[in-house]
Amino acid sequence: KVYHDIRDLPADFEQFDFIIAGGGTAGCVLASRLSEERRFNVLVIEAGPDNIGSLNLTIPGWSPSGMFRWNYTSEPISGLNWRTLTVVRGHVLGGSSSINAMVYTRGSADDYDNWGRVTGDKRWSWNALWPYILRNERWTLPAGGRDPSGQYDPKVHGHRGKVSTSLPWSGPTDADNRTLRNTQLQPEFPFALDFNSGTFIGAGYKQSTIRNGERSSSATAYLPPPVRERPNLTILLNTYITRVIQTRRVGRSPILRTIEIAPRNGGTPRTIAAKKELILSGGVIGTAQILLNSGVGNATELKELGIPSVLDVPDVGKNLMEHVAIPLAWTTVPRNVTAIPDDVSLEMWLQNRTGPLTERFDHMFLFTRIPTNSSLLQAYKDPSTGPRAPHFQAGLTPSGNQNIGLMTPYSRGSVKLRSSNPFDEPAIDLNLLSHPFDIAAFKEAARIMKRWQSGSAWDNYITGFVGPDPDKLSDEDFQRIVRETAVTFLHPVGTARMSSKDSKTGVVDGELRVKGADGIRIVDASVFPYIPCANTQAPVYILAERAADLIKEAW
Ligand SMILES: Cc1cc2nc3c(=O)[nH]c(=O)nc-3n(C[C@H](O)[C@H](O)[C@H](O)COP(=O)(O)OP(=O)(O)OC[C@H]3O[C@@H](n4cnc5c(N)ncnc54)[C@H](O)[C@@H]3O)c2cc1C
Repeated sequence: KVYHDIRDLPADFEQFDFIIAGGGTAGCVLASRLSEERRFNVLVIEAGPDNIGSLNLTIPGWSPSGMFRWNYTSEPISGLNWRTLTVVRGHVLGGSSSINAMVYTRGSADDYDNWGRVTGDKRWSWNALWPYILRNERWTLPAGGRDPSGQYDPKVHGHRGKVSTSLPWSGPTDADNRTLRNTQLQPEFPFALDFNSGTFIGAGYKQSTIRNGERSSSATAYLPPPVRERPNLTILLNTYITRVIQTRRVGRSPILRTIEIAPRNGGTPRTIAAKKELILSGGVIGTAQILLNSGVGNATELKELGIPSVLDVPDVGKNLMEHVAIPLAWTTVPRNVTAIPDDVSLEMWLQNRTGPLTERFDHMFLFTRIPTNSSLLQAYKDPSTGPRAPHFQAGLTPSGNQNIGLMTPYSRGSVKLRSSNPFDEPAIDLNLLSHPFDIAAFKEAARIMKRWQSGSAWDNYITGFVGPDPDKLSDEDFQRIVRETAVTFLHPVGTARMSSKDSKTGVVDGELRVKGADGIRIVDASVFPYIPCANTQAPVYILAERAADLIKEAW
């Protein structure tokens, strides 16, 4: 059953085994998987509205905005010359998967093996996670049904899972064909048949969470109408989770299974207790904010705000990691490309789910590593999780301009509260480019892209490098331009990171239980101990699928 307003809830609304706080990417997976078990009664609570009925959330070429987004403003970022950035997150059922750019990359096998190392639990490694990697995915043909053979590896995909993935509707462009030729001519840049194989250094085709020309989100894939009709599943929308309330203690551990909720824009709160577990899935910002509002965090910092400490976990809200990117520009020969007009594009989409609106951005990406003999890797310990993990990701746009992102940043930011009012926007310090490695890495990035664009495959296409060019500019000027132009990939993670059971740092253990508390787990991107070297939604799906099994096994 779906409730759109907390005030419609019946008075006896108390009988849930599991309460999932946040109906986002991870939250919808859990709601769906846990309610597969008839013996569990499941409630999922989401601050935003329903995903059903909005073309904005369905057409891949459109960017959902307005009520579907949290638009936080970051703290001024010293590494970006004190600029602020908008930190966008999904505010709708399906969370960020309902509004994101749909790129589907799982990351490197080394990223997951590192989760296993950090937690001391090898079940988080790439090989052990393989069933969950496949379970979330349903590989499909591109919109329009063209043959994508040779552009992906069917062996590494799930074909019977939930979230649909596909290659773009349109066939290879001139730029795509040149990209392929470049991979044959330049040994430094091999062809990567499939970015989701765990080993994916090189150039290859982008995959997206799109099915038959429509966005496939956690909400559409895991909570379609038949699942919503399950008698043991309740979805509560437009409802804000203010805090978790401690009921009792078992020994020294507080029991944190009760939640306080209120209408989205404020009003009389009420509480609901889970019989078995409360699962926080509010995302990298929301989960940290809910914990801090509940008195779970750094006790000294909370005391300064007048919030009584329930559990002193200094790492809550710390360790925020984000991919940072800069634009690099080239000049190209003028090309005669006739774009399909907007009205025709919409008509194509409405008629038969084909056309440019079935896809977003570039067809191809380049993932690269800093050369091992680079002085940068002599000066700093390599921050990547292993040799299969790229340092950079670049979208290969036909315009010749490339946005290149650092996938292995050293810089760490934080989420803190501004006051004891749970409705106040938290202070998000992205703290990008605060570590000298990160800024120096962009010199390497620009040089790699210069080598890529200088391949003979780009003859009669690329005519010159506009910059910023680290080989022509002074150190100071190069850095200034990087700091003035850097943006993010909107992939923040890590504010409630996993660590081994006996480690004094971190927020959750390998079973995703909040350390030192009883009755509460966290399942979302906040628990990632390190940022994956790829886009972050696929890792969230993998995490949530495994978490669902962990929870089922526990009960
Ligand atoms: C604009 C954008 C583009 C992106 N593009 C890509 C991409 O192309 N590919 C990719 O892989 N990744 C992309 N990402 C990142 C990716 O989508 C996220 O990392 C991932 O979806 C996060 O999942 P999550 O479950 O941790 O959090 P979310 O999906 O954000 O879910 C958190 C949910 O909790 C709810 N919530 C939070 N606080 C409260 C509260 N107090 N009360 C009630 N509910 C609350 C939120 O409304 C939200 O629905 C993008 C993200 C954005 C925002």
